[in-house]
Amino acid sequence: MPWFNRSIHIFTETEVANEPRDVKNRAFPHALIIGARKAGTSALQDFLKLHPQIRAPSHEPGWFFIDSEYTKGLGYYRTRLPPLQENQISIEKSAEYFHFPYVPERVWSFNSSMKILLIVRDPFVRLVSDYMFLKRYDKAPHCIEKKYTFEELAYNFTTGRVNTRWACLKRSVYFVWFQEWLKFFPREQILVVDGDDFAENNPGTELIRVENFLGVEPLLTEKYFFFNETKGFYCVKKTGCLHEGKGHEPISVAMKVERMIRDYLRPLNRKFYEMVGKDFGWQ
Ligand SMILES: Nc1ncnc2c1ncn2[C@@H]1O[C@H](COP(=O)(O)OS(=O)(=O)O)[C@@H](OP(=O)(O)O)[C@H]1O
Repeated sequence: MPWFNRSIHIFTETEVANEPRDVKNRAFPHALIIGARKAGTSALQDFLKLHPQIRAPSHEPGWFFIDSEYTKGLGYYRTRLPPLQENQISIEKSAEYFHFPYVPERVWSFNSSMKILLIVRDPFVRLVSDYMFLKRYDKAPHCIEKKYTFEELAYNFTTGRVNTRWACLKRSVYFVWFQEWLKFFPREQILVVDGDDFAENNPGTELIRVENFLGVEPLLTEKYFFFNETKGFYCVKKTGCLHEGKGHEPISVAMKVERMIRDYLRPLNRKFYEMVGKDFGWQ
């Protein structure tokens, strides 16, 4: 179905406000982590969940992008969310929200004050991670990534050019998706987190900025985390590292192909820097 034919329900403020919390006190999210896929969305959510004022579901509801979930309505969505206590807020993440162009309008029509968190990472590194993920992902047995090498998919042998139609690569062209969000949400309502900094440095530094944005007490300082040499990532002192599915050695990509993709992405990255107001320095 083309994205412009997707149903968008325009919720009235009273419709959302009058949808009472259920017996378990489940309430709608105050903020969404929208993506980008493979940029560290799980690490961001899992670390934020350490905060006593922040709750998040243990699964990804994906309510705003999965049509069959969205059309089940508000009451159903609420059952997919965690119970809240008086002083708590809830967040919800789906790494898919960012790059489905009908999602920003659905979110905006649901709650135009929703706080949006976007985490991005060097788009070439993200692309490799996305490819590797699809290669090992059981639930997509027929995806093209299962069949072909990275180079075969990234490079069009007929034209001698980068294969710009490859969906994985399209997901790395951040400005295209970001401009859809800016059509509905003011820039100040979207916090953009640098996923490379977040993964390489102690997450405590970046989390303070996120806590301030969410309006909760800044508690998640550097002392909550340690660097795990074996995993190659920061983990939580109390609970350990993210599960096995997160944090992999990247594959090595042929230099020529990497160079071609980076050359293709460079001017597109600059458009993203302009929209965000920050140069991420991706080579
Ligand atoms: N602390 C920590 N621990 C483990 N992994 C970390 C961490 N911080 C960032 N990352 C990076 O997160 C990548 C997975 O991103 P996502 O969680 O957004 O993936 S998903 O889109 O939800 O599937 C994951 O990608 P891969 O390395 O390809 O698995 C990691 O590079």
